[in-house]
Amino acid sequence: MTRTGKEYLESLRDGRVIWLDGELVDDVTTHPAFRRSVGSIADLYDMTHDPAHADALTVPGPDGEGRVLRAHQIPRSKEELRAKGRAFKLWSEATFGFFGRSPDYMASAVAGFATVPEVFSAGEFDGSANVLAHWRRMAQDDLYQAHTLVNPQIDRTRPPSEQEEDDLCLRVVAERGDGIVVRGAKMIGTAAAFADEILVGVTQRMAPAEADYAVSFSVPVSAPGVKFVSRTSYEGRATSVFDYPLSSRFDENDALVVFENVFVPWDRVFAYREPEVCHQQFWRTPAFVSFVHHGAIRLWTKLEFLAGVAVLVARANNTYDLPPVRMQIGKLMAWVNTAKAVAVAIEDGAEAVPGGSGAVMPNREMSCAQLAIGPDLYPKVLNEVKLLAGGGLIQLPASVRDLRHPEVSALLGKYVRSPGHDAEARIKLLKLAWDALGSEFAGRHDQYERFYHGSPHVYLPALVREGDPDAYAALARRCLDGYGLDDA
Ligand SMILES: Cc1cc2nc3c(=O)[nH]c(=O)nc-3n(C[C@H](O)[C@H](O)[C@H](O)COP(=O)(O)OP(=O)(O)OC[C@H]3O[C@@H](n4cnc5c(N)ncnc54)[C@H](O)[C@@H]3O)c2cc1C
Repeated sequence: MTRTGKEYLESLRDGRVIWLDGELVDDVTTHPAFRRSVGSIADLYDMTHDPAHADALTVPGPDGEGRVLRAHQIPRSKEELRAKGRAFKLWSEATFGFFGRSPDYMASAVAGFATVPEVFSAGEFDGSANVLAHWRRMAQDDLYQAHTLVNPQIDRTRPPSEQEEDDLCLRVVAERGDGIVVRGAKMIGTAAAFADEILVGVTQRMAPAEADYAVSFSVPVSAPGVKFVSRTSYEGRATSVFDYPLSSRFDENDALVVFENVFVPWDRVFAYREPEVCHQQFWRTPAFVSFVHHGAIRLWTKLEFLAGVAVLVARANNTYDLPPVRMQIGKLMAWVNTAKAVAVAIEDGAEAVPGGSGAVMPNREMSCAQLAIGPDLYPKVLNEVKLLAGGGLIQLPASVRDLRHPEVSALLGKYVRSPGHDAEARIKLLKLAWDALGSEFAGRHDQYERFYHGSPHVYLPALVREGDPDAYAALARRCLDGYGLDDA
């Protein structure tokens, strides 16, 4: 059975080490920097028990027992892949697209690993049985998996072993009879502070000499030696839900992840001292395209939300019926539908997973297109909504306390209103818009959409690799071949 929100919250009180503002956080479920956002995730778990959503969000477990989150399912048909997409959409709508790393994100990727476990037995270490057992355990125990794959930036021109110190990037420092010991850091673990386990890996292609850094495993977030240094909490800074309705409730947290001599038992190791397996773990299994499938549906939902904010703001400003504003809204809707079209194409072009297992996966070429289109669309949408909203986003009172004060609220009532909107309704709407467009939370989302699937110099060449550029060249060549010097 999936967990309830209450069970999920209880599981987080496990001594995890999270540093914030120079202090240790003793309980994320009650700390003012995290409690509401964690509560939003608890609400997602509760949705799996709501009869209105249970069938869409859950499926029978890997061995036919109980019901588990649908994201853990290995789809065997296009219809099952689409059903997974509908489950992603439900949770995305519940969080308005602002939880990139909700529990279904990694659940789907781990199912991707389990679809082609033989990728993990390609080297000297055989992690295939561990991967399958991990997938079953995550599904059956309904565990929330975060991940951290990217080495700290430090010096991007040098491989991990040539950085100023040997263990700046996470590496294996000892091998024992019962497991391995790792030390070093990974750059960002989003939502790790709210998860049960963290999967560590590496996407960067590395030379055989980098073997110590080529490891993939999963440990509990509370494993001894695992430490998180959280970025600023936007929830913590939010003065109230009314003032920052998104920051205060949907701040999924990002943190530097440090491993200080962390012990990893062998049965939690998936790839060990194998640079090629670490790379193929994402590209020769459906793991990476499963990330993208989730990301595409969440982005589509987030753009629907932003377009909805634009419509409400234009109506509140009484500009909605002006022809140029209609054009702006039309442009926004075209971008929403571009995001939708990519999400639909990812599912519609479902491909058989190589190897004859009968499983299907999201379309690879369309997934690569999503990597390029998402970071391009998001800033455009933000810009257009800002252009529609004008200075009203800035004219807002500092906080809800102004609305409660009789003298200030009288001033606001007179000067911050519009036809059909009293000051409270208008301020409420524009504060939501500002939180989505201009707050620190909004800035983080702008950066997230650009980089959460990697850097452009990595994902754009993938389009060339997964696509068929020769087919385009052949079409252009056919045109060239159809005329010559003698054609007047
Ligand atoms: C909000 C947010 C949340 C994230 N959450 C997670 C998470 O949960 N788990 C996780 O594993 N990762 C996460 N990431 C990290 C993300 O995966 C990395 O940021 C991403 O892979 C890009 O790497 P980078 O930031 O080191 O950028 P870099 O690789 O350093 O690239 C930055 C820029 O430097 C230039 N550059 C660098 N190297 C080269 C090169 N070789 N050739 C050409 N140009 C180059 C380019 O201009 C590039 O755009 C998150 C990132 C963000 C922003």
